[in-house]
Amino acid sequence: MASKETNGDPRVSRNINFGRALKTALHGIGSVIKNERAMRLHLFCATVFILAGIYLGLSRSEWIWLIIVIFWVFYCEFLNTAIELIVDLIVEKKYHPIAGLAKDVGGGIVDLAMFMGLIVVAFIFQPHIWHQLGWSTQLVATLLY
Ligand SMILES: Nc1ncnc2c1ncn2[C@@H]1O[C@H](COP(=O)(O)OP(=O)(O)OP(=O)(O)O)[C@@H](O)[C@H]1O
Repeated sequence: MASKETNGDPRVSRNINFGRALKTALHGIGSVIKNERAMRLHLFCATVFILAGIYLGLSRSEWIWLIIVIFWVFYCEFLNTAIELIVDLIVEKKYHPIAGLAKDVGGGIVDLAMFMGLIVVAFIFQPHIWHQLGWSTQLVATLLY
């Protein structure tokens, strides 16, 4: 039954238990993945980095940093999507310079997170890549000479 604070509409209610809260949160996550192309790109990049990490044998602390930056970018994309939805709800798709600015700032949040993510990923993978390159050049030199 809907409470007074929801104006009597049963669709607008508090999450009465953890199970329902989880279900609504999963609905939000599914909606971002389905509707946001940028989120699918983040998921693709995260998969590539995780596979590369498995192949290169990252250390425990490197995995922790990688997981932190991956989820940090996801988190910022979710925040940006929430900002976009709330702005659209308020201005109803009509032009307003402040609505545009709010969306631009939201986009900036994601860009900054991605920039930070790329720096951390570069620090994590750089020694492993040099190591691999060292092995490959040694192998090529052995095969050639
Ligand atoms: N109501 C509006 N009033 C003014 N400018 C707007 C409005 N809606 C969007 N814009 C401008 O258009 C840009 C793109 O908005 P849109 O809602 O399409 O975001 P998006 O392309 O989905 O962004 P993202 O790629 O970050 O998800 C905004 O950054 C903003 O500059």
